Amino acid sequence: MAERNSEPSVQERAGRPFPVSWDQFHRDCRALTWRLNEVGPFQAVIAITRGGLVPAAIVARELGLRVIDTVCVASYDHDKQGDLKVLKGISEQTAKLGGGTGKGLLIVDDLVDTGKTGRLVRQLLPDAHFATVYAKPKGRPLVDTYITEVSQDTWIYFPWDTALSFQPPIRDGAA
Ligand SMILES: O=P(O)(O)OC[C@H]1O[C@H](OP(=O)(O)OP(=O)(O)O)[C@H](O)[C@@H]1O
Ligand SMILES: O=c1[nH]c(=O)c2nc[nH]c2[nH]1
Ligand SMILES: [Mg+2]
Repeated sequence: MAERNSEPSVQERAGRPFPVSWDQFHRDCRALTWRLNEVGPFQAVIAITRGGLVPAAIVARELGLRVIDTVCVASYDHDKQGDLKVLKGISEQTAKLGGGTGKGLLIVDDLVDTGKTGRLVRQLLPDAHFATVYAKPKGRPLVDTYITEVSQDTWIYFPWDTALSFQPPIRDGAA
């Protein structure tokens, strides 16, 4: 849509790049699990797709959990935020584990930004524990446990969305 293309994207508004390597992400997920280990036990992990799948796998491994479900949502088309769509909810079996309200369930996502996604999932499972690896200020109040806060004008580049590339020297104007 031409109208949408003329507006600055969320990423363009978020001026500061924050690239995260696989190593860093793994370390941050392990740090998150240390905190979650104090809060549990949990019956199951629910990943908010797609970004939550990677931290959910790491957290589930560290907590010894083997029941993993998904809430499939879509809101950003790359870096443009559109209407939030729930493409799939949790299974009946997982819902039963959480007594219908999500008690004892652990929801995992890679980050909260505006909090739109988190708010929706919290409405579906109000008693679940919601954990993210990164949090921006607008979304932070929705999260029960997170590891690193970044400013609202930061754009996080996850390792599954990026590849190594040449960077000009800082002296020549690199960010
Ligand atoms: O707090 P919000 O402003 O809602 O933004 C956070 C959400 O945005 C990203 O997902 P996205 O919708 O881009 O889908 P993806 O996980 O499939 O990349 C991210 O993984 C979070 O789920
Ligand atoms: O890769 C991403 N980085 C971000 O900072 C972000 N915020 C919302 N959605 C996002 N996706
Ligand atoms: Mg996501």
